[in-house]
Amino acid sequence: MALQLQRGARRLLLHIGGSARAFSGNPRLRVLLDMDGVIADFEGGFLKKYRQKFPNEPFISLEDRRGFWVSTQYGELRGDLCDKAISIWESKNFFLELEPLPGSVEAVKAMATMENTDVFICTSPIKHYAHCPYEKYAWVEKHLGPDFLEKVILTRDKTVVSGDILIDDKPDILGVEPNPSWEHVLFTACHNKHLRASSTQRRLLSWADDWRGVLESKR
Ligand SMILES: O=c1ccn([C@@H]2O[C@H](COP(=O)(O)O)[C@@H](O)[C@H]2O)c(=O)[nH]1
Ligand SMILES: [Mg+2]
Repeated sequence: MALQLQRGARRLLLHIGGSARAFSGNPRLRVLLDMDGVIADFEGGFLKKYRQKFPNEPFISLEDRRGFWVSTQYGELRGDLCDKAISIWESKNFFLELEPLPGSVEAVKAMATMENTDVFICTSPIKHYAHCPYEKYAWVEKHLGPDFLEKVILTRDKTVVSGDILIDDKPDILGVEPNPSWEHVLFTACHNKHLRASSTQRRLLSWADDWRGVLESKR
């Protein structure tokens, strides 16, 4: 009963723009940052390597991307292209060689030095684990520095991770926890930019957008 009341109060605060963290009296803001499509350029890296590996196959330009799952859209284009797309991100060095998205590294480093702010990278590895988990750590070390290795959370279910805010390009973030503690701020990407704005979901358009303002709104 008490738990239900607490959850109800948190939902109400989120709804009216307040923060469950402020409600709980914890002065620190916990920010969860997705990796692919938020700080690392998954879509650009995919298209570049797909075209190199399959120069004679049809491809989908970033302008024409729709839907979170690249493999689904390629499969709709032609059945066998689904597996060809998957073969790209299952390849060695795919994740390691992703370019940072513009402004992401600077923003994450700046965020990590902000007072009363804890920043974590919260990212879902693919189930083909030969390269991806290692390369995600290596990417973080290369671009954000070795201290950031303490801040990496690999999980296929982000709903069980607690935080005040999750900045993520996936429109629907589902898992076993029906009421995650974080507010999901949708990071705009080629695959989600055409989605109709929802009255309850805020967006960050890019790292040139006012991410500081978004964080401040949660304090
Ligand atoms: O078609 C696709 C597109 C992406 N993936 C993988 O999903 C995860 C997404 O992770 P986030 O933490 O939500 O960014 C990433 O590992 C991609 O490689 C996929 O499996 N199929
Ligand atoms: Mg992502």
